[in-house]
Amino acid sequence: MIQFPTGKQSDFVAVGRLCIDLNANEINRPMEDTVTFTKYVGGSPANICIGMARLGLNAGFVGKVADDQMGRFIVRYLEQNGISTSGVVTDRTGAVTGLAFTEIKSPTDCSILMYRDNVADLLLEPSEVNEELIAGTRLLLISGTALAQSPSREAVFQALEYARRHGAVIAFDLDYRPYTWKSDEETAVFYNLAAEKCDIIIGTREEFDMMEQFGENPERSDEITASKWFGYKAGIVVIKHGKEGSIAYTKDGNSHRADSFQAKVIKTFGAGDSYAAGFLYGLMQQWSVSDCMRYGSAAAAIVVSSHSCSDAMPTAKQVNDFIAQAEQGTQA
Ligand SMILES: Nc1ncnc2c1ncn2[C@@H]1O[C@H](COP(=O)(O)OP(=O)(O)O)[C@@H](O)[C@H]1O
Ligand SMILES: O=C(O)C[C@@H](O)[C@H](O)C(=O)COP(=O)(O)O
Repeated sequence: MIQFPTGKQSDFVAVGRLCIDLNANEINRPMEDTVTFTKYVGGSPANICIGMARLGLNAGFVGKVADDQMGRFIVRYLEQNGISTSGVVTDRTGAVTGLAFTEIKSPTDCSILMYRDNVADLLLEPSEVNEELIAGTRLLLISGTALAQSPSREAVFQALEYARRHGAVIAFDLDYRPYTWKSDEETAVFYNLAAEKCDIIIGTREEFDMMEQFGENPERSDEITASKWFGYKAGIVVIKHGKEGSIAYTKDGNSHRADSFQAKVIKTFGAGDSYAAGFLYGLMQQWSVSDCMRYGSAAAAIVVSSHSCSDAMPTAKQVNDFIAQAEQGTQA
């Protein structure tokens, strides 16, 4: 199992993008016919951080926001959720906040239209990464999209170095979004370089495929994927398969499968972020890997049944109640 350091003042710090989700109000129709949206804080690492805070952990964020109303909305929302924003800096170059418009055509057919030109989150400089915050935390989360461009790419490697120096456990949510990357080869190279430095790696089968495009795993075997990382620093590799569930491999040679829960799905996005929050929370409680996966799967089922990602992140009571109801077959 992963051993988390003790005696730190915070549990969790995420580094990466703080953005806005604009989720279609008129669901079950294409974007062309959608005219109103609800605004939420978004960005995968932001969602995970909010999820961790909701579950009761002491959390903080390292990132950069635009010097505009959206940036201030994001910082205020983090603070309202008890998340430390001492590591969130404000851009002064006129960069903007990344937007994700979500299209909910049906509960199984969802897509995201991202507006990410000149976004503030990718302008985080290595010198702006708050070492004190990372030194004081038990778990650092990085997210792949922040590797897409300089200087954010170097800032992530700086954060990884601070985590190594101060003994924080490092989790990597692959969070691959093609929009900001220039070439497949560049993407794979930087993902692999970062993954070598991480203790916990979480991604979908498709995300791992992207990292393995140089032909090392033509059969797309989850076991081959995981075993590669045990030769570096990883102790746990989780491969997610959407509604089909997930599989986790541990360095001791074991593997664990988790089914997804039945859910009244509104939209599919947000599943991965809530799963990551629930899973990582469980690891920090020293639960068994199977229990952590179950908790992550339950958190995901709650979020896919809700309109938002960040705002729907469940509390521990909500997850526990959901699991209890699922076990009794009385799920709402
Ligand atoms: N339709 C669904 N119903 C219930 N749970 C789901 C559904 N889709 C995903 N999940 C849960 O969320 C987890 C992560 O979902 P996945 O789609 O693989 O990640 P991502 O959102 O990163 O693509 C799954 O392992 C599963 O537990
Ligand atoms: O990550 C983004 O910028 C958009 C997210 O806020 C969005 O809601 C989403 O796509 C969630 O991702 P998932 O959990 O991997 O499905």
